[in-house]
Amino acid sequence: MPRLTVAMPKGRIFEEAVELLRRAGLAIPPEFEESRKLIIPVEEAGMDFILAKPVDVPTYVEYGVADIGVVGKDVLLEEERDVYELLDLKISACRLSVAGLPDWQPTDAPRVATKFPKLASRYFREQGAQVEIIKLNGSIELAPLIGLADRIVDIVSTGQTLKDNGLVELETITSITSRLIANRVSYRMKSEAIDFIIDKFSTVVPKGVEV
Ligand SMILES: Nc1ncnc2c1ncn2[C@@H]1O[C@H](COP(=O)(O)OP(=O)(O)OP(=O)(O)O)[C@@H](O)[C@H]1O
Ligand SMILES: O=P(O)(O)OC[C@H]1O[C@H](OP(=O)(O)OP(=O)(O)O)[C@H](O)[C@@H]1O
Repeated sequence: MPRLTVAMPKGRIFEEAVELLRRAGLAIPPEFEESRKLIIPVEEAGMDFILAKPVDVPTYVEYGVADIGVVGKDVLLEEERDVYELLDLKISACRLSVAGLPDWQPTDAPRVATKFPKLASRYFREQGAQVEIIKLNGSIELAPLIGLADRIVDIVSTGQTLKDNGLVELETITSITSRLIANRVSYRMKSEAIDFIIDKFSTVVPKGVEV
């Protein structure tokens, strides 16, 4: 079978994704998590893993330097890269929500701070609401506290960050889990190897409603 290059997200998703690979029966060695190397060949699995920043995974896959990758649905919705979404891996579950201060009063064009400007614009446009989007790169919850924005669009998992900052979740935009994605050409040229991986994952991903 042809060798596959797999783009793995560093950070939050990484450990759960590695655990899933192992449960799927792929021989991922213990050194995998310990090294600072960014390209890790795993001969037993016939794969080369590249460790990327989560937001960049769809870019590596779209350009074909990785055949497949693991990425959060939030990133897929924001980046709008031309890739195939093959499987809901049902790991790293969270949700994307609108939040704000509890006493927030509607204004004509509220300012919305977010790491996800395209996704947030689309959401409010579909709601028929006119908003001004302010792109931030982290600590999004800070924006309404210091008057930069009226609302935020951000990831909520335990809800602790919102609670600790006196914010409330107003609307859930969508549920988020990590997905297996593929480059369009790789999916045709290396279909046997990619289908093999999908089958392996399918045996360990819990069945249930796709989100
Ligand atoms: N509580 C959470 N907060 C943020 N992302 C989460 C959470 N739970 C699961 N995720 C998933 O993890 C991904 C983000 O992972 P991570 O925080 O490692 O990346 P990042 O946002 O690039 O981090 P940073 O910019 O802080 O380095 C998201 O795309 C999402 O799918
Ligand atoms: O509901 P919770 O379990 O509290 O998780 C949600 C928080 O986690 C993420 O932030 P992250 O830790 O990635 O920090 P940053 O975006 O501010 O860099 C996200 O942007 C929320 O702030």
